[in-house]
Amino acid sequence: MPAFDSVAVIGAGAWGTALATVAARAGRSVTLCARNAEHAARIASTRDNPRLPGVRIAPEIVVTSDLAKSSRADILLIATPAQHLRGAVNMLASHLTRPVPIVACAKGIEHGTHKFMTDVIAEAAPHARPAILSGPSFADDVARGLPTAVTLAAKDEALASNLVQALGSPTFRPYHSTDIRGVEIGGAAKNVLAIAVGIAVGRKLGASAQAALTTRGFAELTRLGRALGARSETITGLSGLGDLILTCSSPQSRNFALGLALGRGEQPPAGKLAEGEFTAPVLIELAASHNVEMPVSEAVASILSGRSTIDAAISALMTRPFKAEE
Ligand SMILES: NC(=O)C1=CN([C@@H]2O[C@H](COP(=O)(O)OP(=O)(O)OC[C@H]3O[C@@H](n4cnc5c(N)ncnc54)[C@H](OP(=O)(O)O)[C@@H]3O)[C@@H](O)[C@H]2O)C=CC1
Ligand SMILES: O=C(CO)COP(=O)(O)O
Repeated sequence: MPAFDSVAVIGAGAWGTALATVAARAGRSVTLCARNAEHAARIASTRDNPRLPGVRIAPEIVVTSDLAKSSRADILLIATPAQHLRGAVNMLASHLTRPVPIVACAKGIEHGTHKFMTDVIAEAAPHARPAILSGPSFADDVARGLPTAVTLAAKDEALASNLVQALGSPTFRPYHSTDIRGVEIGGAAKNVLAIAVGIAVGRKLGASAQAALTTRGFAELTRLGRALGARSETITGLSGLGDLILTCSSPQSRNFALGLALGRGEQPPAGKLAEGEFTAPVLIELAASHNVEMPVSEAVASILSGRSTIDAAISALMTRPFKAEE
């Protein structure tokens, strides 16, 4: 296995900036690559990224918009939104000359194709070695060096383990796995479920409803995971249950905050990426194609598309036929 000395993060948003900080703390030589040259120059000179305010970007992190130069790193982390991941990897692919690990750090499912992030990487950069990093980790917490644990999966266990060694530090603890699909399902689904729980909290339905919705959300995430071959320890692990708990319990989550605003009848926060909004329609299409029932996710998709009001969706969920708990 080659030494992983250098890391490039593609996508200089909140998560890309936090991950650049993580890699620098782990002792790697780090490049943060923004798609826009002006943004890169501004971040490089101010050492501050408006997408992650209040976090000082260490001087040793090189900030650039030079994709060719960034592509020479030993590990590439892709931290764009999920629907932009293919575009970013397409642009990278022409610069790649080695089977470099490309780690998807986005949480979502591609529209149209129903593909998860590592499948998109495998298609767009066939010689790369796809991996996925996911788990309960707010960019702000991670960048500030608060203790965080995530899952990092690759098909090859040795690769997953080496990536963990390269990125882990006393404040950022990745666990390695080979269950790529299990990790991807948890990260994608929890964002949709967090919108549901945010709506319930915004509607003041009470702490009991919050717990019930989170638990039934976990039940449908588990059903989808089983249908797609995820391992149960992944679903109950950091990237599944762990991230669901985080995102369904904190207004710091942009997905939860979107739901909160909808539940209160307020305007959603402007300019904040809530991946669940984009994942909801494709998640329910994917679930339907595998005959998996995901009523909470369906309710979110119906509310977001205007097909249902919040009150009608709540009533529909509560008046489903009684059934055994599974
Ligand atoms: N924020 C968080 O706490 C966490 C986020 N994630 C996941 O990370 C992903 C990104 O989220 P986050 O960083 O928060 O989002 P942000 O909105 O903060 O940033 C997204 C960034 O991606 C950039 N971008 C978009 N398209 C491309 C492209 N084709 N090439 C290069 N860069 C591109 C944008 O550039 P520009 O500025 O030019 O628009 C922007 O800087 C999401 O899937 C999210 O679920 C995962 C864990 C934690
Ligand atoms: O994925 C995250 C935490 O693990 C970030 O959650 P939000 O995108 O909802 O802010």
